[in-house]
Amino acid sequence: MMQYRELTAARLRVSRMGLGLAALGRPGYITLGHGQDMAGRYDTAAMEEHTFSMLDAAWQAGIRYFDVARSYGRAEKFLGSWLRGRNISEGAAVVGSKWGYTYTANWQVQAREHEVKQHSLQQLDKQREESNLLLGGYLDLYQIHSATLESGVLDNKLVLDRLHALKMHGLLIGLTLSGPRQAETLQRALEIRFGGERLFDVVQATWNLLEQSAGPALAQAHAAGLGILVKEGLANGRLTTRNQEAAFADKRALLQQLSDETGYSFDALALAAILAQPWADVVLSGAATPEQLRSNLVALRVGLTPEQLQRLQGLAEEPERYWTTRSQLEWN
Ligand SMILES: NC(=O)C1=CN([C@@H]2O[C@H](COP(=O)(O)OP(=O)(O)OC[C@H]3O[C@@H](n4cnc5c(N)ncnc54)[C@H](O)[C@@H]3O)[C@@H](O)[C@H]2O)C=CC1
Ligand SMILES: Cc1ncc2c(c1O)C(=O)OC2
Repeated sequence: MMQYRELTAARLRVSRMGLGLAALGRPGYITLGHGQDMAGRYDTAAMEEHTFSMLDAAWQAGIRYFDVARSYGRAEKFLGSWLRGRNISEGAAVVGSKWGYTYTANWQVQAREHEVKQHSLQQLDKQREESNLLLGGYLDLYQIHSATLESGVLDNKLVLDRLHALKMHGLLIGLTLSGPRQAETLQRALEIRFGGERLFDVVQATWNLLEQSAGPALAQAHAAGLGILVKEGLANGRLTTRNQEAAFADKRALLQQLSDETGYSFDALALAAILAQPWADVVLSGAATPEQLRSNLVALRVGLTPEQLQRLQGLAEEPERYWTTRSQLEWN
């Protein structure tokens, strides 16, 4: 059974599991075994049909949060067509998208550049218009895609003023985080205020059994009322049986032991450990096939003992190492 939560500042009811379309909207992605999951079906009609079947399965399971981005190929287009095609009312589904990256892979699995980052006012205005054309009134939340301290986006007064204006027009405003300094970036973002009120309603961050370092900052943001969306819960597939890296052998053995003990799959255990964090409002499934989605959904029924949770949380690695490995994942 799906569970639901209210995001405090956003005053929105969401399902605790959401569906992310990063692996569905374009031929190439970095998740383990993505090429195998796509099974060579890259023409746009086949990709759309596949995405629709994933969205139907998600809806059937009670999923009501959908995550896309301007840079996820045709993900916004597919999602908008599906929502309209199924006659879903604007209030019945919660949709979050992101601006800041442009998709540049030209519908190829391999590309010299897959996406180009630009956090300027011009990019915001351009992509906001594009997202609006594709998603219209379905769009609830617009996030800065991978805000970092170095990029200067959190100090860009023109961008922040525009985001505030969009917020005044009823759009929820968020940021997504990536890399070893997620916590610092979030703390900086929490300080941004207009007339005493925080700009950001929602943060989307990476937290999984291998990379837990943002946990305390996410707990703090949650206490301040922000909605917390967790991405990369399976470390892009590295927390599944697909991970054959030699360096993962010990961690794999521990997951196998817990799996034997409980009868649950690696992915259900890893996602259940996220759902067990009181600050985690929504966990995004990055499933690329209906089987993966079904398996991910089992996490909602997993009850972990405190001792099992502690053993799972022992899988954490150094953030620098985690993000170096992440940056070396191959587009496939
Ligand atoms: N804001 C940002 O910068 C980012 C946002 N995201 C969002 O988060 C969503 C989820 O992130 P992901 O990294 O895709 O999620 P994830 O870490 O859950 O990995 C999903 C992948 O794990 C593997 N997998 C899942 N279940 C499996 C099973 N039962 N057996 C074998 N393999 C299995 C598949 O390769 C699948 O594509 C994305 O779709 C996107 O919406 C993801 C990355 C960055
Ligand atoms: C830089 C980068 N690489 C991969 C991915 C994203 C990203 O921003 C994203 O949002 O979903 C997958």
